[in-house]
Amino acid sequence: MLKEIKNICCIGAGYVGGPTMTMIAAKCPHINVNVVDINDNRIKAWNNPDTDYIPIYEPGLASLVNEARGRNLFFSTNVNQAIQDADMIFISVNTPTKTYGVGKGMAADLKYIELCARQIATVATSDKIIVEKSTLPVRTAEALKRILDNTGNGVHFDILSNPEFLAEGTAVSDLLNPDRVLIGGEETENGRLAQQALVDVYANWVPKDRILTTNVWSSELSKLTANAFLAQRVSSINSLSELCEVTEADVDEVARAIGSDSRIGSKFLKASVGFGGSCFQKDILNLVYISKSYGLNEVADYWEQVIIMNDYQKRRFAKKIVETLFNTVSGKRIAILGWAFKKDTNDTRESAAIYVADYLLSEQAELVIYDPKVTKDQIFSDLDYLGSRSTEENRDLVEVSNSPYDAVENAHAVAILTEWDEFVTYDWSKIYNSMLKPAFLFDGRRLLSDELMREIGFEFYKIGKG
Ligand SMILES: NC(=O)c1ccc[n+]([C@@H]2O[C@H](COP(=O)([O-])OP(=O)(O)OC[C@H]3O[C@@H](n4cnc5c(N)ncnc54)[C@H](O)[C@@H]3O)[C@@H](O)[C@H]2O)c1
Ligand SMILES: O=c1ccn([C@@H]2O[C@H](COP(=O)(O)OP(=O)(O)O[C@H]3O[C@H](CO)[C@@H](O)[C@H](O)[C@H]3O)[C@@H](O)[C@H]2O)c(=O)[nH]1
Repeated sequence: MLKEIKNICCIGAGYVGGPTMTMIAAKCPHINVNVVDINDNRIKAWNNPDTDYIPIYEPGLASLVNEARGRNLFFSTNVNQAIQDADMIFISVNTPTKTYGVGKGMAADLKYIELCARQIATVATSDKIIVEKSTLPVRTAEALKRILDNTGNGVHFDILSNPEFLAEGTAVSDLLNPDRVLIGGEETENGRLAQQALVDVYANWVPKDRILTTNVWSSELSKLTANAFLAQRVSSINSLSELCEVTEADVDEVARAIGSDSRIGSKFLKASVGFGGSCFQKDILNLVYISKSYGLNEVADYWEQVIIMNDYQKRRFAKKIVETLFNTVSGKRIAILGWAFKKDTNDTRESAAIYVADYLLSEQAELVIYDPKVTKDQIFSDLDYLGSRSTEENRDLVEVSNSPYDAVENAHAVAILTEWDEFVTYDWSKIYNSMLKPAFLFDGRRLLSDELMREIGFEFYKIGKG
């Protein structure tokens, strides 16, 4: 019998769990939504009465949280209670690349997922629909099912795969108006009923023709494939950016010309200092690892090249700075504008800025960093995490500034690493005047006009233009 969902629990209050559950609560006032996490500080921040301080910066999110929180949206650390009360449980915990053991540096680390499954198996006393929201290797649902079905307490679990396609910085609009919602289910009577129950939740605001249903394995694999295709476009255009620089072509002009072909399309062709974020690299590595584990070495090599190109692009940009500054940046002050992996987010995971900064620090540069939304603690923690030098050395060589104008003062060079809109509006003549001369400006995001910057007096380099 089709079950009407009244209580949802989401395990994991991060960049996906937080915004996704807020949207479900906002659009389904008849459903109670409990978002739970083991991270007490994160939950405290979600419950902060002042929604300016919720843990995730995402345009439009604070007002949605204000609308639903305390009505039918709750954040708590009481995982067991939320599991017990729920008809449907979303698992939205992190699935980072493994940093140890077999598959180190490539396979997805599924320990958090397995812990959730074991906790659900222990605590649940009534039938549940379990929804994989985290991005997972194809066939993970099989492992989840084995853990859940071995409790011996007679509880029935249906497992669905419902990967999330939101991009950070546009999470609210992506959730409000998704291109598609994908729901994979088992091809059994129970599986179809569970799938329909989740379709009915999304149908509260998503048109039915945008809700796709597939089998579980197609759904799991589609998520990895979507990210691999998107990242491949960025690496493809970035590979061409270098060719543009040596041939006097302009990569934006090339992108526009090819993007006008409706078979190619115009999105995701912006050349940059390299893609970052918590998803692309991790998910492609995961795809590479799965392919290798099935013995499909050519398939694995094909996708790995997307990552190799991306690492090269970050290194190439940093090297360009050193070469242009007369082959040494030792003791030179370089201002970095932007630390987040893209604009409109405070997320810095795998941000290109971290790797460019690390390269410059290894060349003994002194860095001053400014980002409108990233905290000083986060910046130091990102640099410390790399382990390239001691925490003391990082603090000696790096300063974090609250003002872009202070950051650039007496700098030999400025490098733009995130495409924040506010960077375009700065008084670039004032910046030029406060820098050492010659004043070098490196635009890793193609934000600024070459003519204008050269007119002001900058020695200007922009990715993808000779
Ligand atoms: N960030 C994105 O834009 C995005 C988009 C689509 C899909 N995804 C996928 O969604 C998943 C979550 O990503 P995220 O960015 O939200 O991660 P995140 O690190 O921001 O959040 C995960 C949260 O899960 C919590 N957690 C871990 N184990 C737990 C447990 N056993 N019980 C309770 N809480 C636990 C952590 O404390 C953390 O707060 C990943 O699989 C990711 O690949 C992310
Ligand atoms: O033309 C482009 C587009 C993107 N990027 C960079 O690529 C990275 C990723 O950007 P984006 O995809 O917009 O952000 P994410 O939040 O990482 O979202 C991706 O990863 C999510 C997690 O799986 C998926 O849900 C989304 O659909 C997918 O777009 C960022 O560093 C961007 O600056 C470029 O350099 N050029």
